[in-house]
Amino acid sequence: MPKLLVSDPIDQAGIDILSQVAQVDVETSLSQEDLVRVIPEYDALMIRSGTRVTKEIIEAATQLKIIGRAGVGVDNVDVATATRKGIVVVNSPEGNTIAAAEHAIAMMLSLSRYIPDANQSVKSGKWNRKAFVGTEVYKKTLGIVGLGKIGSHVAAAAKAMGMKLIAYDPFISTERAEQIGCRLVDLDLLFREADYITLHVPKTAETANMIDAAALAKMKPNVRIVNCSRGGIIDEAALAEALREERIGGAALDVFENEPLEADSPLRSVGKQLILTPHLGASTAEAQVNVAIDVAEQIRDVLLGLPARSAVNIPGLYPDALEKLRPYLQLAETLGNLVGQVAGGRIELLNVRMQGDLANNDSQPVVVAALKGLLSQALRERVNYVNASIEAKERGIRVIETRDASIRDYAGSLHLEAKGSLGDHAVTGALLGDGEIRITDIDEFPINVPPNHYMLFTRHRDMPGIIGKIGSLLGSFNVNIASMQVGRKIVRGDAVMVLSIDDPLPDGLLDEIKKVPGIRDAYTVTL
Ligand SMILES: NC(=O)c1ccc[n+]([C@@H]2O[C@H](COP(=O)([O-])OP(=O)(O)OC[C@H]3O[C@@H](n4cnc5c(N)ncnc54)[C@H](O)[C@@H]3O)[C@@H](O)[C@H]2O)c1
Ligand SMILES: O=C(O)CC[C@@H](O)C(=O)O
Repeated sequence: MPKLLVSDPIDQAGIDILSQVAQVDVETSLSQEDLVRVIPEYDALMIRSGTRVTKEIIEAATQLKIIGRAGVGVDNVDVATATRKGIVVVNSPEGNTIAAAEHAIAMMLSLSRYIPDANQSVKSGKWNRKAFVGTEVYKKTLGIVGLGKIGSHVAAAAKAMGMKLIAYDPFISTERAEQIGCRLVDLDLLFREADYITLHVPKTAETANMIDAAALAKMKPNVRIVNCSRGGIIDEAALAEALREERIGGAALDVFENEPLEADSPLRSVGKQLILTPHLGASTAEAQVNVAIDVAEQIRDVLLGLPARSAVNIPGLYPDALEKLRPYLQLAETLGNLVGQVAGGRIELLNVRMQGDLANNDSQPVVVAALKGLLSQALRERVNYVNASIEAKERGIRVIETRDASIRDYAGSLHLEAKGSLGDHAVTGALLGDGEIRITDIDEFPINVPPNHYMLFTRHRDMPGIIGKIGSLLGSFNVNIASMQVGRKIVRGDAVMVLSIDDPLPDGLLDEIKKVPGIRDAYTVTL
């Protein structure tokens, strides 16, 4: 019988499912060292947010086939290392949506009616009705940042309470927002107009510190902010200061930059109008049963040799088909991610052209992998091989598939063209003999570069000195260049430059690059 380790508290409903196919060991107080020591015995690992599944743990695993995260976020799992080792990582993207949305609403109402402070006051023997005159949410403006699963449910509940809804989500179409009853606005306007702000975004480079001192300064003096999404989206020190100086009306936080919240966090000393809960968004009996069953069923299926329905890193194909397509899926996902970032903004159309030998394969998994890559900036771990097509459709992204077996620059190559709100862009990539990925074309400019974690692309005039200027500028900001390549169609015409860099660009450097004479555009990409 295969062996399964459950290293965080999981609802019994999940354990019951797994006990039918595996020997289940529940050990919820293992240290990192303990996990490295015991993991070679196990075929499957089931966790919540408490266990950090590090590279060291995954590399120590010798027979691990699946890691199941009973919840949405897989930010506590080194997914890249798991993928490299062929270990499936599954999650439960929707099992706790309602729980998290209801927690956000509860936080908003608790702030409005001073419920935690009033409760404390009565329990301390007082009867002070004057101190707790609240405000109604009826007819107030709620600004929703992130209009995905949870944001949409919050919108429905808030609408029913008579709130006016505005939302900021650069990856959602106006039509979709209207269906939900929200007016899409830019972030600046949302900050200025909202009486309540609720955050429902993943933590990404764009959302980290989205609410900082400058953002807080734009808000109404009585604004109330709720964060039940991820820590690090609000600058905690700036928020504590704004609350202490009574520059905003209140805040309610369920998630923190570091969890558990540090003993000396500035938030702990804010007395009034700050409600803190210890990451309870998903902590309802119903959500815990949902995520436990959802993930347990997937672990059971994988242990029985069947595909998983919500794999974050590997699609639900039978092993033979998967083995054949796996390198192309990686190519499609990388190119989808790349073209999504190069195009930026909202994508309206994705054209997927399979070329050479790839044109003779089943196109569906390749298209899905490209969409998964395309949506990964917006949805992070929420997008998987199962929901990518549905998510794309809901976001108004049309997909066109074409095949051209006659294009044979490489054995098999893939061309993706994205038409978006900020312009049209195209990338092509191929697999080398050893399965390594090459980006071979960007916006019709021929290049030949492997994808890198951090990349910088420029569109510029092909003229002497420009490469040197960019090199020196990066050097002066201590950014190390791993490789650099230029592609052009005609001498002294338009050109592209692709740099693989070891570090992300520090603040302000991209603007400096754009100011270099001859540079027409520049953008960074994180793959
Ligand atoms: N507190 C908890 O216990 C708890 C429970 C469940 C989920 N969560 C967290 O809640 C968040 C939302 O979850 P979800 O299931 O609704 O995810 P989702 O993927 O359905 O929605 C996220 C939305 O954010 C949008 N988005 C991405 N980048 C953005 C940006 N820069 N600006 C504005 N919008 C952006 C996306 O387009 C998407 O519509 C996630 O961070 C998730 O991890 C927390
Ligand atoms: O309670 C948990 O397991 C975390 C819930 C939530 O943050 C998630 O990512 O699903």
